[in-house]
Amino acid sequence: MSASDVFHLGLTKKDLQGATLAIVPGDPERVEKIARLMDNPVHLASHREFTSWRAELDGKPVVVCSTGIGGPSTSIAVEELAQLGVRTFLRVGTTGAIQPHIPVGDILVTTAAVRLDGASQHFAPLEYPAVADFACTCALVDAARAAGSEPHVGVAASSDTFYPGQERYDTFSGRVVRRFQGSMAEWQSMGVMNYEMESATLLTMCSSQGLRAGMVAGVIVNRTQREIPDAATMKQAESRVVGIVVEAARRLITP
Ligand SMILES: O=P(O)(O)O[C@H]1O[C@H](CO)[C@@H](O)[C@H]1O
Ligand SMILES: O=c1cc[nH]c(=O)[nH]1
Repeated sequence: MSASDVFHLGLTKKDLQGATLAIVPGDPERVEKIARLMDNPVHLASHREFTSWRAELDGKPVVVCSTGIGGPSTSIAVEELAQLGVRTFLRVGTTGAIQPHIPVGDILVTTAAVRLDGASQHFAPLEYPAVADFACTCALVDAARAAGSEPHVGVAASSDTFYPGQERYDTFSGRVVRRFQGSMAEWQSMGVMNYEMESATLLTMCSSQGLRAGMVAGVIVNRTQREIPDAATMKQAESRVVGIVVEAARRLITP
């Protein structure tokens, strides 16, 4: 294994070639697809859930690094990328909509997250909001519009768990602890758009430490209609949202 400047990612400062913006999907398999939408894509490292590529936009370096699922691994990826000089993070994910009017395939831009995670509390107390950076949010909205998708812009519920925290009863136990019983209806009544699993940690740790972060997601399932997404629709939603995050990155690094 080659020498690394950080504990987990297997990356050096030199690998990043001065990149200050990172695109951070959850899924390691999404990393190469994103890097290949840019110029000169290069694989840098793959360790555990963290796969990293570097590429260029308008001649400027951008790093793409997966976070894995959930807050704890996201906090590691973001911390180590920040140690290597990254200051702007764009998360691109898949998500489950909870509002009946949001169809599968639509694009969501997250302005803030309900903090149903644990990791964000290691960075700031619960009173502190998990809020996205305004410039990142504007770039994501503009990029979605430029791609012909009018995004839904608003609040996500960001949960440590995929099953109980997102009030799923289709588990082997069929049980959800009292804390989360009825929680989906409550979030719906407050206009929360969707469930995902990393934005609470990402937005809290970035906002509270002087880093910029934004979040865009493709809807792969609508929880008011069904629980299991269709594979073809999932692929379509993913390919649409990765194009949008790359265009947003271009807008953020080119003055
Ligand atoms: O598609 P990604 O980026 O992994 O995002 C979503 O998908 C995973 C759950 O299936 C969670 O990580 C959730 O946030
Ligand atoms: O319902 C969903 C779909 C994707 N990711 C989530 O976290 N929840």
